[in-house]
Amino acid sequence: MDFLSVDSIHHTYFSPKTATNALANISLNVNEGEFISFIGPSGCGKTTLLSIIAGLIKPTEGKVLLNGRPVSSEKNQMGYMLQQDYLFPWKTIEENILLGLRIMDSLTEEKKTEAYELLEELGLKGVGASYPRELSGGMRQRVALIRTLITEPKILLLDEPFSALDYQTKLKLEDLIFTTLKSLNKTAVLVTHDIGEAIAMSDRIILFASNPGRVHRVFEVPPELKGLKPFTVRNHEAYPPFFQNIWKELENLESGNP
Ligand SMILES: Nc1ncnc2c1ncn2[C@@H]1O[C@H](COP(=O)(O)OP(=O)(O)OP(=O)(O)O)[C@@H](O)[C@H]1O
Repeated sequence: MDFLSVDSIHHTYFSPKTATNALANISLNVNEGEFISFIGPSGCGKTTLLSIIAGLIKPTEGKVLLNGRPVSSEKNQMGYMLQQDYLFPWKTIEENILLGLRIMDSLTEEKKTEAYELLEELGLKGVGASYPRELSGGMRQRVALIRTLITEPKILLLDEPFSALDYQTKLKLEDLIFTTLKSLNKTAVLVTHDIGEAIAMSDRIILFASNPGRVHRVFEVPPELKGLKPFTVRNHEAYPPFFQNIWKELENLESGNP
């Protein structure tokens, strides 16, 4: 049985005057521990599909199954990480990380210890009592990742989590997040506009076309690049030709060529 199964999804946004056909006939399967990325032109439905996978939007047609059962936004199956960290400025880093567990009434001493272990692993030792304003953007995104991981989601949904960061911080964070997710064997879906980032982090890349949003092509990342750290991938000889392949396909799409 597939771990995550997206089955014949169609989605239309209706407003009093218009109907936007955002997604048409999307089907894909994701294995446990796999990392996949969604890329494609602006407006091709990447975020809509991520929200449907999260169980936040009910699709007009089709279904999303996790281990054969419909996904639910309430059962804490999915962890979301977004472009902005959305940390509460009036709460300390520790309080921000543990808030979700507190709300779910599942905060334990073990979880608190785990939070501090994760802070240390991600290079944030000693910031538990600090406030978000005292941390850099890259540090806050690491806190956001810990806040997501601490609730033990089955799948991580990453919606352009690095796009607000400077280039150097983004490269460092890619490495750190990749290593952390792989060590936990987490399944992840990343939405990005950065082809390099998609190649560096994924096992598989789904290229979407727009109007309506649909799967245009699926690229399997070359085996020699898989499992390498993102920074190493970007410097590997197999990287440029693979990048070119995807780039050309994306350009064709945007210029309207088949
Ligand atoms: N809440 C909404 N109501 C109506 N239309 C929407 C809504 N959200 C998205 N859309 C439309 O659905 C289509 C897909 O949007 P979506 O944000 O999913 O695309 P995207 O690929 O994530 O875009 P981008 O790369 O620019 O972030 C677009 O035409 C968009 O205008």
